[in-house]
Amino acid sequence: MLYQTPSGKVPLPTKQGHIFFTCTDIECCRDWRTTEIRDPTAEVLLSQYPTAEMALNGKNAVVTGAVMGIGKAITEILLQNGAKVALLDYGEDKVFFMNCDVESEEDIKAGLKKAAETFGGIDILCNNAGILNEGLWEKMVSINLMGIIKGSYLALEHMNKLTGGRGGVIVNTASMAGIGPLPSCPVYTAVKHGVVGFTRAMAAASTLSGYGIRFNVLCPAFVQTDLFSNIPKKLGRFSELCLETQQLVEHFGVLDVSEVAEALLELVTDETKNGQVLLVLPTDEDGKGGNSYISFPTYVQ
Ligand SMILES: NC(=O)C1=CN([C@@H]2O[C@H](COP(=O)(O)OP(=O)(O)OC[C@H]3O[C@@H](n4cnc5c(N)ncnc54)[C@H](O)[C@@H]3O)[C@@H](O)[C@H]2O)C=CC1
Ligand SMILES: CCCCCC(=O)CC\C=C/C=C/C=C/[C@@H](O)[C@@H](O)CCCC(=O)O
Repeated sequence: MLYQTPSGKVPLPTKQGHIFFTCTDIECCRDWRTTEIRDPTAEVLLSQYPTAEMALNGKNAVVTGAVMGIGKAITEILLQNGAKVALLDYGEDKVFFMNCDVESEEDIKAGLKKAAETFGGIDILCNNAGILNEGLWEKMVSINLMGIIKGSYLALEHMNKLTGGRGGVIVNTASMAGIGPLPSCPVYTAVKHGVVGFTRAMAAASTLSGYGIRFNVLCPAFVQTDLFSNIPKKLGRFSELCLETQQLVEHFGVLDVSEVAEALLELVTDETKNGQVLLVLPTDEDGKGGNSYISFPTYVQ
């Protein structure tokens, strides 16, 4: 199957008989299982990329933290590229499809089971749910790191080729703070470094053992979402570093969620990518920044 993304690797679908599931408003996903939508956005995509199958046709995905922010954009791009998506999230008025707190193994297990039963298997998992709150740092460790570990381990039960699964890809959302320190957020930095390390180790374990699952990690810089609001309140004892944080924001700029979703699509669709750490940065007027794969030192030949 051929595909490309908007920045050079985008689906090249045949026009005939092709249905795009789009979700510009999360509410439109409510009936995604029964509703086939052909909308103007999809037609624009079609006219831009007119000649092949959709990259994710026949693929089943699960996204945590899917209701808003980056998770919502990830959900949209997976739907737009032909996948079916189970949205796992929590919180009053924000629950769609499956109520799931990623701190709870039971919730994740039930969400994955329902997704696997409904779709007939799972091919893609996006462990994306996360919070920023240095004042509630234990909760941040529990959601942002332990939630990703729990989600990955429980998904293995459905996806691991060694135990009857058909393989697939798991993409974890870390952060640029998983590559370098964000001084106002030491615990957030620690857990995001943990997500990067965990993902790389799982990629190696999968290769060595033959799970047939690729593991990759997204590391966006600042992104315009609810998490990236009311920052002083979220810094806890480090609130005095608010100005320095603002300077970093001005230095790097702020991404739109769609830019992060496009990067996610690359990690999902490019089957050569395993154990990859993709830094997503805004591109400035001089063309500096943009996406880049991070190299780490290797000590074992
Ligand atoms: N916004 C930013 O600047 C950046 C965010 N990130 C990461 O991206 C991920 C998504 O963040 P945003 O979209 O910005 O945040 P957001 O606050 O807009 O959305 C987070 C979503 O996760 C859900 N969630 C939170 N805790 C949960 C739990 N225990 N169980 C299930 N769902 C839960 C929320 O209900 C919400 O729908 C997080 O892991 C975050 O650390 C990474 C880099 C930059
Ligand atoms: C405070 C808002 C956090 C928003 C959530 C994020 O995940 C955003 C992370 C974005 C950027 C992280 C940048 C980290 C940069 C450092 O590695 C380094 O480049 C800055 C060093 C600071 C210094 O020495 O001046």
